[in-house]
Formats: sequence, C-alpha cells, structure tokens
Amino acid sequence: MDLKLRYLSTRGEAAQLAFDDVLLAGLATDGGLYTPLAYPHVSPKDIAALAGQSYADTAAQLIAPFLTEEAAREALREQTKSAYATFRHRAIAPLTQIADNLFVLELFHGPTLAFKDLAMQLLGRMMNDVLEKRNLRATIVGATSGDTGAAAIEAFRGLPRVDVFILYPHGRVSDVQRKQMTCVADENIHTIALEGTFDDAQNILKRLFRNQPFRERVSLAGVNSINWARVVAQMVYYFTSAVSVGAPHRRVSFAVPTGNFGDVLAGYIAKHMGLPIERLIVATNANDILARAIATGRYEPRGVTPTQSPSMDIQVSSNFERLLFDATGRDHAAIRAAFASLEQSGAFDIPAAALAAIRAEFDAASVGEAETTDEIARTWRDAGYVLDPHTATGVRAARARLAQDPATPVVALSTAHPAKFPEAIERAIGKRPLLPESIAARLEGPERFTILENDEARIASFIAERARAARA
Ligand SMILES: Cc1ncc(COP(=O)(O)O)c(C=O)c1O
Ligand SMILES: N[C@@H](CCOP(=O)(O)O)C(=O)O
Repeated sequence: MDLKLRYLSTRGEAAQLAFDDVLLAGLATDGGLYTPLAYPHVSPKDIAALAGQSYADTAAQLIAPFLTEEAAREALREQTKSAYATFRHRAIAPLTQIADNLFVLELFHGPTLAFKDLAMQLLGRMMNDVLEKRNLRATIVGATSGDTGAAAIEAFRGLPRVDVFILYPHGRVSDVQRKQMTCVADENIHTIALEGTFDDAQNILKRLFRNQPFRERVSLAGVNSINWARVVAQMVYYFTSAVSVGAPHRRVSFAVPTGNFGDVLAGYIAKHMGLPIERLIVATNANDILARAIATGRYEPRGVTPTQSPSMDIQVSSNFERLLFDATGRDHAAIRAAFASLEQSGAFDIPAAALAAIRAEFDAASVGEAETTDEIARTWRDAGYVLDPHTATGVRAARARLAQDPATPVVALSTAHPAKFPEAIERAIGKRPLLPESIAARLEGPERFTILENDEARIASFIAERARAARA
C-alpha cells in the first residue's frame, strides 16, 4: 500500500488517519475536525491546463492528491464521472455574467437543486465503495438546515450498507426542502423533525460522535461538512470558475453565502493549493456570527433569527474551527481552549495574530432581509436573472466589493435554485419560479417523518433502535 497524505484533528488528541478512514470517521474522537497535514500544491501551468477539461476530469485531478491510498486514486476517475453524470447541465457548474466583472456560479444543477449535490454525489460513491471493500455497514446521521439533508438522502437512498438519519429543524425549512426529505419511500432513510434549531441538531450530532459506546454500537458516520471529503469536493468549482474568468493569469475574488462555513472554507483550501484568489467574501444573512467575529474578534453565538434564506440560519459555524486552526499556526492547545470557552461561557476571543491572518484573506458582510429582497428585485430588473435568497446575500456582498475594487472579477456562488424558495422570489419580483418537472413529480408522494424533542438521549435511542431493526 502506497501511503501518502494523512489527516490530523484540529484538537490534536485523536489518532492521525488516512483519507478512507477520515471518510468514515466524521468527527474526530476528541471533538475536532480532520484536516490534512498539508495542502497539495497546483502550479500555475497545471491550473492553465484545466481550461477545456470536463468537470469530472478536473475533479479527479484536483482531489487525487488528497487521497492516501493508490487504489482510491485509481477509483476516483470512475467515481467523479458517475457522480457528475447525475447533473442536468453539461457544464455541471456553469457561470453567468450579471454585471461588469460580476459572475454567478450556478451550483444548483444537481439532483436536489443545491450546491450540496456537487460534493454529496461524489461522497456517496466514495463511501459506498469503501464500505463494500471493507464489508462494513454504517449509520449516517446528518444535521440539516434544509439542503444537506436532501442531498444526502438522494446520494444514499436504497444503498444496502447504510441507514441514514437526518435531523432538520421542525417548521424552519421551506416546503420544497421538507418534501425533498420526507417524500422518500426508501426504507434506509429516516427523517427526524427536531423541535429546535439547526444549531440544536448539529449540537446533538456532535455529542453523538463524542459518545464512544453509541458511536461504536451503530458504526456512526457523518456526511455534514465535518467530513473532509465534503470540503475537498467543494474546492473543485473554485478552480473551474476561476479558470473561466482568466486564472491563473488573472486574480479572482469569490462571494460565498455562508452558514456552516464549509463552502467558503473550500475556497480557502483552493487558494492555499495555489489558485490566485484575491479576497474570499463571507456573506451572512441576519444570523451574522461570522461577520461579527471577523469584525470584532469575538466569536459569540446569539439566538437564531428565522430568515428567507433558512439554510443559512446558523449561529455555530462548524468549519470555522478548521480556519482558526490554520490561523493560529495549527496550535491545538489554542483550539481546545477556544472551544472549551465556547462550551463553558458561550464565546471566545480570537487571538490577535489569528484574527489578523483571517482578515488578510477574508471580508465579511451581513445582508439583512430587506436588502436580500431588494437584491433579488434589482438583479431581475437589471439582468433578467432570478437569484435565490441565499445567493442574493452573496451577490449583494459581491457588489460592495466591486464598488471598492472594480478591476478584479467577483464570482458569486449561487448555492440553490430559486424554485426551492418560491415565496421569497414572489415577494421580490411578483412571480413564482417553477421547479424542473422531474423534481416536482417526486414531491407528490406521502410524507414520512418523525417529530422528536430536542433531547440527545431520545434521539440516540431512536437511531439505535431503528438501526438495529434494519440490521436484524
Ligand atoms: C442554499 C445554501 N446556501 C448557503 C449555505 C451555507 O453554506 P455553508 O454552510 O457551507 O457555509 C447553505 C448551507 O450549507 C445552503 O444550503
Ligand atoms: N446549510 C446546511 C447546513 C449544514 O451544512 P453542512 O455543509 O455542514 O452539511 C444545510 O443545508 O443543511
């Protein structure tokens, strides 16, 4: 076996693992997030050579250096080919220009109409192949504010080696998002409407990972962006879109609608692999913890406010831990101290040098409800283009960046199809966008879900019972 890149936990108290083990592990046993020992480098010549390649080939080429075992690298080209064959657009992630130097990167042409498909379709294939190779089963538990859950269900439904339990905040996702998760007949899919917020769901998920007996009993695995494979697969579209607007010969900025910080972290990884990114712009909605943290240096969650961009109604942004790890010079003790403080006193202060390092690469903006509606209306009026409300926060932040630096192109990530949020669109432009027919037809069956209270023990026993029954 040819062992290459390995992974360490941000908290430094868990074993270092190979990629395939990270794929199945989810959260590290010390509560930290796995991250590679180093980021592979891509030269300007190799970046230039990506022009004209298919998305699947580009993904295989860029992801391969992150894999540890030669056999996994060999399987990758087939996995990317099959994953991206499920998309409705030949380009997979096409770019549309909506103003001078302002581009929208459409990441919603996959089977569930959100950017999550770009990573989840591949992750599903990679995970299934490892489970088959090792003759194992897994219980996947995921927390969702609307889109990860649908993408995970689509990627794993019907697979005999996995049971999937998705926790979503009851009453806090759009009707389309809910039906994508609940109108599913496959018996290996279990959808739980949690009486709480996304943060409550993610908190329970992380506690389940830290419950070693439970973790072992059900063979717990995770497909949220705590799983490194999610982040690395999301890195690919930063390269494809930057090349389309002139990289490596031209620098590019990205505006990213942000909640759990996985997507913008993928941009940061692309930059550290060698992609010439000028600025990474974090766009939040009214749930502005990231904008506040970057402006003030204090990371302090507040209560979640429901907005028209519900997938970003998040206050505890999981992947910020990976950024902080790098920004502190990979100081495990600093990370442990920060997250102990968050648990005990509900906040932490970002060390000054780390804050300076973050500010050197990231801008952040919080975009309120009225501005979001105004941006959807403006882009429709000026460019005849319909933005979903999450994307609108990114486009608004991108316009602010262009006002300061009109010469550097900005790519705004379009993270969801507007038809997932028809009420918000109708409010802004007076008409409802239509779902693609093949998707609308799948939302008509009976809904299957269980409402559970926000209680870790109750959720754990529900999952353990159902997982046991599935294995009997
Ligand atoms: C449509 C949409 N936009 C933006 C985000 C935020 O992405 P991230 O959590 O990776 O920051 C999400 C949720 O992840 C989402 O579903
Ligand atoms: N917005 C997400 C929240 C979970 O994010 P993830 O990237 O960590 O899976 C969602 O739609 O569920």
